[in-house]
Amino acid sequence: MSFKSHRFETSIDVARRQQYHVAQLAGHKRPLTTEEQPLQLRTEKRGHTGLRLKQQPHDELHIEESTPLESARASAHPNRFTASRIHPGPDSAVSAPEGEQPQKNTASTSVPGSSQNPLFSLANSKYGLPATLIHNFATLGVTSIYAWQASCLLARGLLSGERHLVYTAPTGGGKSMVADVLLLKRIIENPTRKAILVLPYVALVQEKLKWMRRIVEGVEKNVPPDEDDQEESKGSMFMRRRHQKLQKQIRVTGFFGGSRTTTTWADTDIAICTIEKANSLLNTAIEECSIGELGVVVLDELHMLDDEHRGYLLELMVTKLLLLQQDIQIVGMSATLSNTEMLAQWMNARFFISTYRPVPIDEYLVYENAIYPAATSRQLFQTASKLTASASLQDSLAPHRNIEPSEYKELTNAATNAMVALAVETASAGYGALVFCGSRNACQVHAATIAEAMPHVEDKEELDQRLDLLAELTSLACGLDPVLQHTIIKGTGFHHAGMTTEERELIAAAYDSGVLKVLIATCSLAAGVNLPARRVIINGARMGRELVGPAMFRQMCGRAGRKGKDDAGETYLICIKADLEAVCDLLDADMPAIESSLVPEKRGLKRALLEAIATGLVSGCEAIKEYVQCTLLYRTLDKKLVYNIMKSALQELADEELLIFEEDEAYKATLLGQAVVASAFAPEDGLFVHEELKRALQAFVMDGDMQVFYMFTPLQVATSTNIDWQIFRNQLDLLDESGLRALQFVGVQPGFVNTMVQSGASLKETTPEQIQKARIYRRAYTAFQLRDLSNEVPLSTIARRYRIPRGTVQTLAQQCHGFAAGIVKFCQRMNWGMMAAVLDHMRDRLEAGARADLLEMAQVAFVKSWTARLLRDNGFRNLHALAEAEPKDLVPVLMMVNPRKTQRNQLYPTETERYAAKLLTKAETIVASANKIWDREMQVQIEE
Ligand SMILES: Nc1ncnc2c1ncn2[C@@H]1O[C@H](COP(=O)(O)OP(=O)(O)OP(=O)(O)O)[C@@H](O)[C@H]1O
Repeated sequence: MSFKSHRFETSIDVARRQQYHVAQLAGHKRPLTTEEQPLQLRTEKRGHTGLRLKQQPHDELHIEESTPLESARASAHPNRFTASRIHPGPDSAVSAPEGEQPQKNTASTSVPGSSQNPLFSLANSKYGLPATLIHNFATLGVTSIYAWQASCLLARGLLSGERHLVYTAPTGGGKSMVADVLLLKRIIENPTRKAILVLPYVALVQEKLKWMRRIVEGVEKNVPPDEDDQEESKGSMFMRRRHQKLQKQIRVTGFFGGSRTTTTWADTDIAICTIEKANSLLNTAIEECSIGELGVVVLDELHMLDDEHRGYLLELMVTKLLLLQQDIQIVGMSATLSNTEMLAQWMNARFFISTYRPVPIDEYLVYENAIYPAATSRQLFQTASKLTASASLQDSLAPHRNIEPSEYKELTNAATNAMVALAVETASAGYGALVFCGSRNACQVHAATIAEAMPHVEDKEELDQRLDLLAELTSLACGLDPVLQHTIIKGTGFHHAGMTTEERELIAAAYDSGVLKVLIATCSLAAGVNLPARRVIINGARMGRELVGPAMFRQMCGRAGRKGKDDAGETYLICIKADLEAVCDLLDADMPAIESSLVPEKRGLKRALLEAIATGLVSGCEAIKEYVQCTLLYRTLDKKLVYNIMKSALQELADEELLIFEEDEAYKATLLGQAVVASAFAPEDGLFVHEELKRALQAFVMDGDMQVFYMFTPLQVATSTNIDWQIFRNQLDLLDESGLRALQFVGVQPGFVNTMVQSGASLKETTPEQIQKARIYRRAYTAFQLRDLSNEVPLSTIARRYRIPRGTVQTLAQQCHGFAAGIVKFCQRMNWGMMAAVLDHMRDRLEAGARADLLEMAQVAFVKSWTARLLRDNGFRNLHALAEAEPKDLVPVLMMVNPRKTQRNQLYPTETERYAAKLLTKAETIVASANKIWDREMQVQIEE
């Protein structure tokens, strides 16, 4: 890793001397506000965004109308302290590592245009792209392509789809663009073929979905003209044309956990999926023999191959594709690959390595209130370790800049002082800063600290936007976080996995649009969300207690300076004394080589074999061997060893009765094996679920719901649940007889829970029996939360009740649907029809997120769980009441569904009218739909 470039003036300094006029985007210039420009509060008329947030007893927040600036006055109390100043160091004294001269970052921000080289134009006939697509790329800022993108695309066999591709380029280097072109070209030119684009996180899938839909707008697939056209009458010609137009459209669908899409593989051209969904799609396509429709698979973030939990799924996908030897192009990319060539050999792909950075990045190390170019870190460490007690480091190695030590006790810690000073400096210059820290708690604490020193905002519009954000956060089901309540108004937010998806989305969008200037996040943001910053500040480079690895570190740094959003970037790694050596190693570290996840420790090969056999991909011993030869494991380990691993995995699967060995030297999946694969469970999870369901079949506690909640509690969520035994005991005490019976039936012993409370011990998980027992208790404990969710207990109440982050409750809420669907599918495949029917009914209830009496109402058009609840609370208690209702009587209730919108519209009479008319039409549809369902139900009753 080289850190050749270091300037002696930061881009923020440069910015201070310049004036830009660009849109307000994260990383873009925003109006300059400094400490010297105090917020001038003026009295304003009541505005629509004026909401005063008032803390009520029991953590409930009350919203009162007030003027925005009044609210700001209330929230934007004077800062408790000011950020320390940062002074330039004696530049000339900054020495570079031996053999290297300090130099300006020479990576050019200007893209060589197509006038310089016609191959840099996407319109060049070599790319064969339709004009609409080229136009769409241009509207999104891509008018010409980078030299590396052109060379990569033009490598033989890629544009024609004959060769696979594996490539790497730095974060923000324009990788996606290459894959997008290859994917789109294949879909456009082969109108019957489909594409799968795989991304590791739901947020990335959603973002890509938006991007892809914009890129394909108006772009048509090359569907050949229908010859019968001429012979058709005019009327049917119109229909046919319409049909053809529809056929030419490129349909993009997102497939991810928690998505409510009803779209199937058949009605999509480009499926943008999480890893799990992509693997299921592929399995179904293989099983249903529709794999021939697949034309291209793009694997973004290919380094996920060695992810501990999900890497094997990626490997499995590639392995299946390689074995199939169909005409399916595989494109894999990542910013953090070191063994690209080996991966390319495995995939029989072309490979490409680019180091091009479209936006220059300056990297610094911050140590004891001084800032050094990252390139001098080793020298810094050597000097610091030789230092005598009386000598000062800064006398021996002059820093690039100095941060004044702070007189405030909150900032006596040099790392905190540096973080605040750097973040405030960025915001004051009108840019966005991303601060990474090691834990969720640290995010909140640091956000509060930085907010105390943030520059006051003078711009009324900006203040209004922050108040709007506060109001939106307040209107969420989980309520407004007390820390955010104080930090948002100061343009500071935080983002971590303990928050709900809605909170994170609002905060991320506010940062992206410049409403928030500083965002403090855990490392998960670096990988999961595409948020750029002018300045990235890494406070400690730790994830929990562990120092982050080089891949994660690069991901964090990669957020600095993104093309299209920024023209420069800076990273500051703040380091404490104890970490200096490790941090130097981190700065110098190479990316780790990607390894197979099918190694025995990760048990991936077992699943790989079961899936391949159950989906009918392979069965005979030779074919199985051939399949194994397509794995990365086979590429990286001794061949003999791999065959031994294969044999023992097959034996285990046979012992567990997931496979049977048939006389003709072939393996076949048992009914159980097929059920496990169809429900997308890992073999171990499938076996566990099977045991539990088998017992439930013998005696199902039907006079209550607790057993079903237990069954629907996702194993993955339960595994990471920490039990608070006192809470467990309280919940057991509150259960009715049926609930207690259900839990005792699955193996929960109240006596054991009591012992755990009294002893204060934690669960032992060494022997298989202990692991099994822990699994049951964790699952039962999580089942209480699922029950509460299903009974409409607010998310924040559940979080408080079980002392867990609200984000964790939401993860449970999101994952239970997929898991429940898996359980139902499992029962169906096992031919346990009755059990499947009972569970399926309860699944509907989970889906509705409401109690059984609301389910009926939720079938009505426009009536989702929240609306159903509001309708019920306002007198429309059931389907019949809705069917009988006067539409105009529903309008006030519908207004309550979105109070903010209603409130806003009230300011403008014409808007109010239009909105009311819209809601009346909606109400009419609701009543008509309720009538239809009611009639149908009556008909069924009469027939019965
Ligand atoms: N040739 C180009 N000209 C102008 N902008 C480009 C070009 N190629 C890509 N970009 C823009 O640069 C930004 C980053 O590109 P992209 O997302 O493709 O990078 P990446 O390498 O995939 O990043 P990451 O590693 O974060 O996934 C995007 O806004 C994209 O539109």
